[in-house]
Amino acid sequence: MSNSILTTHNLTIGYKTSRKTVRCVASDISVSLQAGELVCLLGPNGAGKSTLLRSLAGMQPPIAGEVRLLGENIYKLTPQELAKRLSLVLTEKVDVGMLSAYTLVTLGRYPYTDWWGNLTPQDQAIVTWAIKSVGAVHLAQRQVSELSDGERQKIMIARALAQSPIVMLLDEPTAFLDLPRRVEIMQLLRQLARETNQAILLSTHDLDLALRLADKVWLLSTNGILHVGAPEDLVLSGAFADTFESEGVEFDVASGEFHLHTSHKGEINLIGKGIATVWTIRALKRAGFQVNQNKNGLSVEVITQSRQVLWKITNSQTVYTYHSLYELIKFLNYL
Ligand SMILES: Nc1ncnc2c1ncn2[C@@H]1O[C@H](COP(=O)(O)OP(=O)(O)OP(=O)(O)O)[C@@H](O)[C@H]1O
Repeated sequence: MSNSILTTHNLTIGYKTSRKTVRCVASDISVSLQAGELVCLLGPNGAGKSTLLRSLAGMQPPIAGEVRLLGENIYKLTPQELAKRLSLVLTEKVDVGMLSAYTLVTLGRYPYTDWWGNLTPQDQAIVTWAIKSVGAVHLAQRQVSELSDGERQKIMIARALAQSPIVMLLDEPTAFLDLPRRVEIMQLLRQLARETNQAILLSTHDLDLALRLADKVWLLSTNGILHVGAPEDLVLSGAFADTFESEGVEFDVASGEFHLHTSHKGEINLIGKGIATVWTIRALKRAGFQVNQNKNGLSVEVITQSRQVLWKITNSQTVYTYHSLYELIKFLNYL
């Protein structure tokens, strides 16, 4: 049985720039979001990630094709019906005045409350659960305006969770956060997808984290083509490298990392093992040297003695010793 929650059929997204002209951002998209999966939407700046998210959220009518939520066309659902099934978290800081974090999360219950916004004990239990689920109990009584970016993002996710949706869309939820907070938010979203069986789709520029954590990647290229697959499938097919190919940067399939193009300064024969050697290879590559073990030419030996590391360079039978990679690279650059 299919676990598809949200599906698109030949969806074309973009903007009507005048009565007769249309700016098409991506076309013929037929994809689905499955229950319990975390999907990362990746793509270069301007590829159309936000446009796609807005189109999936029912905020921007498609140019052609359709978006279906549990089989129903989302553009035919009332705003309240849509809000009971789908929640959207945007990156922009919203000015919520003097609201406490708890009160902001209660707003997630608006599709269910009466005209006065009264919360039933069940609504309150869901709000409490949502705050607990994102690990923000200690923030509940704080003013939202006084929270850090990472703390506020957790509260915005709790508000979206309080909507009890079956699909959650997030536009760059990790923007502005430091690395530990980015990892925390991504892991939290993956865990929520598993525990609540929701489909979660988030756009991000965090390629490394998406490669490590996403169940599936939607990779939108600047020519409007959407590649879909497990992160590793898209690396192996070359879609990842092609999509992010740009002057000066290339995706290294072997390491799963992006590398800067640097001018080639020569070859180094590297001798050594362990962590210090791993970081020596990185430093040498960063400086533009190709590292090999062919025993010819200039050789660098990494020597680890208790907690100290030494680098011994042998050049035409003269030996030089350095105590830091900084000094070693400086020397190599002047050779
Ligand atoms: N209101 C608009 N009218 C016309 N074109 C627009 C409008 N908003 C965005 N665009 C264009 O649509 C394309 C996709 O923009 P979008 O913001 O969806 O890209 P994105 O992948 O989210 O980019 P980024 O990573 O920089 O946030 C861009 O070329 C952009 O200039």
